[in-house]
Amino acid sequence: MTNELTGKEVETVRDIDYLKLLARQYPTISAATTEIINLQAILDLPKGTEHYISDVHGEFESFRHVLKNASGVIRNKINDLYGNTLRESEKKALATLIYYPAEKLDMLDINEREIDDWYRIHLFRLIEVCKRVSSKYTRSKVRKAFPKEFAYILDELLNENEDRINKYDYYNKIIETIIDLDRARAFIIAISNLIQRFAVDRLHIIGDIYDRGPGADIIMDMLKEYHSLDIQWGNHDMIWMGACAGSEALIANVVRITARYNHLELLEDRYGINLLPLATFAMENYGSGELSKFMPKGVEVTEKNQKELELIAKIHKAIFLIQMKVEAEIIYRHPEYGMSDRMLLDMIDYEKGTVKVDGVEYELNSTEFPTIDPKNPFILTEAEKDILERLKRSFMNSMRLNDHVQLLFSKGSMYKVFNGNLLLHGCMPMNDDGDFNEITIDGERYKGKAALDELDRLARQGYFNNDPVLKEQGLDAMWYLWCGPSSPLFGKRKMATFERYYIDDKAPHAEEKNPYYRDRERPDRIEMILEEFGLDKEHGHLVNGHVPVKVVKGESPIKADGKLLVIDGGFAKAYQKETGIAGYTLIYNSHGLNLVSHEPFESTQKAILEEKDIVSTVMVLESVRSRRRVADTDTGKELKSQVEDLLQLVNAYRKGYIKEIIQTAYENR
Ligand SMILES: O=P(O)(O)OC[C@H]1O[C@](O)(COP(=O)(O)O)[C@@H](O)[C@@H]1O
Ligand SMILES: [Mn+2]
Repeated sequence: MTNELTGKEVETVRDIDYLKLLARQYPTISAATTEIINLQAILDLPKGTEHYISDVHGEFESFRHVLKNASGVIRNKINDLYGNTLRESEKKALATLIYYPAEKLDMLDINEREIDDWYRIHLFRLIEVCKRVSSKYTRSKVRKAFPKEFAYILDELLNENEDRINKYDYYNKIIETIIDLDRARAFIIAISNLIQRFAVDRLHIIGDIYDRGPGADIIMDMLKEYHSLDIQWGNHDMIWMGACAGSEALIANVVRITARYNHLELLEDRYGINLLPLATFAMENYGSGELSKFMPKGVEVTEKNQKELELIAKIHKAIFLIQMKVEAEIIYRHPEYGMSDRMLLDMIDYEKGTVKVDGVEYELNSTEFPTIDPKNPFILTEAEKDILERLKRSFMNSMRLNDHVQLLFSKGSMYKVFNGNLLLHGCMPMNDDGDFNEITIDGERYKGKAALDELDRLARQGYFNNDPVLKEQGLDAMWYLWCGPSSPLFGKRKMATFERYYIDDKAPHAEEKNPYYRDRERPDRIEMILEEFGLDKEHGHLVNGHVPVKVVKGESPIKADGKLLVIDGGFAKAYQKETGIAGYTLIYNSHGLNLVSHEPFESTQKAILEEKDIVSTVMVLESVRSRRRVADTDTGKELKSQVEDLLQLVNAYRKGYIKEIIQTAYENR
């Protein structure tokens, strides 16, 4: 008891050692009270804007555009500011200047005499927009975001003192000087970037950055530079994380999908993965057979590219059969995964040319299996073993890939609870009667939140642990997350990859979805999930990606009375036919929650030239009468508890439990 504050008036009993530590940071009553006042001021500010994006699938140009226009946030600010005082075309041009300042300035077609005028008008406008978007933040936070070279003048321009005499002249003078010194271009670029940065306070990526599109690595580079973000892993991110950690099965999947979408240059040139041994092997073994099912998607075969596309198809086929073998090893090691029906190489009648899937016999569309011994179909040939070994080395040693995967681990997780909402890529696996699925992981049974937490831990173990047994446990769990029937990132009974390549009959191609997808229209089910994560079922939301919302077929992204929002509208070009749009995003600001739908993005060049915004409609899901404040957020909760601590500290000073620490001039020397 001697260590505790026990005075009658002290409401909460706190550990005095903790207060003494705090006293080092706030050594006097005055320092502590100043901080309390600062924190109270922050609590009163409007809540920062959250931006939710999902299933970007390597489409780096559309992603970059959506990041830049903040799903319409910047355009709205321009509208708020200039309502009827600017023409539509001027507002559009100003928005595009903010998104693509360098490119837009390069295209300026103005004569020498008028350019200074143009700069003046636009510098004024940009400063106004910047003031508007930064008004939600404390001065200190705003200052920290300034680029060094313009920090001083930005501070002057954005926080210009209302009482200054000749304020107008002072302000003008700064702008004139920027123009005279030939710094207008650099300043416009800097302030435009600043506006973009202030438009969004927090970015949430709900998974599937990787696969299908051309530039997941470029997206990762952008994310590395982003000021505040979290990532919920998608099944397509997990395969790259597992491949980098050394999972042979996931390496095979990554190479297969990258070949399928004709982006092998991503592996070879950008991640430095050597595909030569695999290409040589593929040419030797799959020289003459049927390749049509393995030709890359989305490219037309011409006389010029035919040879190259055929080589990619051979690589695609060779790695797929390697995948079937190494996946069988995992399934065999883990009977608890319940996936033995996926060991299909064993179910093939190699003479008859048929395969048994779920008890039904189907005809194969090709019987060419040059690398498979029908008696031992799962045994890798020596050449295949060698290829895997070399690929593994390449994947594990790729610096650029490790860099990106480390970001996925540090900013990412299986799910995220943020400001009262639950963010999760795929689903909460359930059984038919609506309870959470129980899964067995390494002998232990888990369900609900505990299952997700354990899978999260295991994925990290797969990458960070070098003990062979623990590493294998982790890597196998990562593979399960990719395609296991109770994986929250996958959520389907099976992944019918073999069936889609080798069986023409469409019946076995169907991938039956987890009961979650049937029940997710029911508010009570979503409420049960929110409660499982300690969230308020009345006000919380669940946000999913993963399954494209088929808007053309009348599907809505808003489910369970608005408690569930599905924002995979399909950035992936390959899926836009089905969805009819190019993706949904969410904006959660101090006024409420908005769902934004996007038109297909054609190209950056078009966005700049035609000043296209691609935000098509904004649906207001919820709007609040009184603005949400920082006090209502998770950060607010933390700040309030800091205020509590500081009040205790002030009390302890005032009651004489702790001495103020005042350094003498001598000590300060
Ligand atoms: O479109 P592709 O390349 O044929 O891939 C289809 C496969 O992708 C999946 O849909 C998984 O990817 P998603 O997470 O993007 O849905 C599998 O269920 C399916 O087998
Ligand atoms: Mn997915």
